[in-house]
Amino acid sequence: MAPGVPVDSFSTLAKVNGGYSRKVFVTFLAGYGDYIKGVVGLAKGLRKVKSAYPLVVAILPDVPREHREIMQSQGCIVREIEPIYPRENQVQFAMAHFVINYSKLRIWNFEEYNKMVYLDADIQVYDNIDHLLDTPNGYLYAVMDCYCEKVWNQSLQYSIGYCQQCPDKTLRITPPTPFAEQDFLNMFFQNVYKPTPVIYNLVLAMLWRHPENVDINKVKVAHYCAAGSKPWRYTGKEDNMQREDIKMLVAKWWDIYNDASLDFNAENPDPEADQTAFSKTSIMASMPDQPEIPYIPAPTAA
Ligand SMILES: O=c1ccn([C@@H]2O[C@H](COP(=O)(O)OP(=O)(O)O)[C@@H](O)[C@H]2O)c(=O)[nH]1
Ligand SMILES: OC[C@H]1O[C@H](O[C@@H]2[C@@H](O)[C@H](O)[C@@H](O)[C@H](O)[C@@H]2O)[C@H](O)[C@@H](O)[C@H]1O
Ligand SMILES: [Mn+2]
Repeated sequence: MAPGVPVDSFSTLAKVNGGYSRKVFVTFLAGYGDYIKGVVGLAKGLRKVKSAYPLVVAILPDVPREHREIMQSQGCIVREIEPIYPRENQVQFAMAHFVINYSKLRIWNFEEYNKMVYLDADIQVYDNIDHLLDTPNGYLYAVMDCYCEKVWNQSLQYSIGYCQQCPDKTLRITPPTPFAEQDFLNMFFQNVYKPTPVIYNLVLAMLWRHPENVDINKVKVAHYCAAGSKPWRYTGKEDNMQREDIKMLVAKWWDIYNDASLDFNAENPDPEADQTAFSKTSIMASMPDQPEIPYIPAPTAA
């Protein structure tokens, strides 16, 4: 997504499994709370599915040193970014913490990478998604959202029952919603946006809001953003926590987080991962046609 990379910038490129990667996964971390667990879980999840590409963590200055060290010891590339603050009093966000999400836009400054897949820290990967880094250039790919949960109730879309998952209901205009940088991205990239299937970012409320659109066995990326689904906040007592699907997915997340065999080991990198990295860079570079990523035609309102 970043513009062309000068050839002499190779010294700053991510070193991965003995090669250099200009393709990376990126996540975001702010503060000193439990989201560090999310980043560690994600780093381990990417290792479990044998991803060939590194995980870069864009961090705000308030992330403490111990957390930076934990991420580095898990093989992450830690990059501090400058916060972006929206202008005061512009909009009331659906959740107060959304305000920090504007800082994610700094990842467009990571010009040493020529393609990035952004994943929230509350995301887990259950299948290899490296092919998302082989999509044709010039587009912004993202999964369409679901607007049905209570957190959307201040938006005009919610008031008329519009959701991106219901293609039969259409909008003539898309007013800004209280979803911070997501609104900005929707507007800024509207002409180059290509929606990808929900298996690449299953917001968990989809399980009860649009079950007909979800085949849980095909899901590659689960996004623990529904109320009651954050694994590190799970008490079993709040909304949705007694749902069997949420219990199962939270348990699956902890299995990965607690699996010591998935810890990064700099002295002993996984030989299989090594091979994948090399074959990927050499084979992909010489392929005339990019493998096709299934994507769905853009809706009238993205
Ligand atoms: O205290 C916080 C809150 C949020 N985040 C980051 O901001 C993202 C968006 O927040 P969250 O995932 O909680 O929002 P949701 O997807 O649940 O709306 C998280 O995934 C993290 O990457 C963070 O690092 N620390
Ligand atoms: O700042 C805006 C935020 O927007 C998104 O939030 C989710 C979440 O709020 C759910 O509760 C909703 O139901 C869902 O639709 C919505 O997409 C991103 O996951 C988050 O990282 C951040 O960008
Ligand atoms: Mn999230």
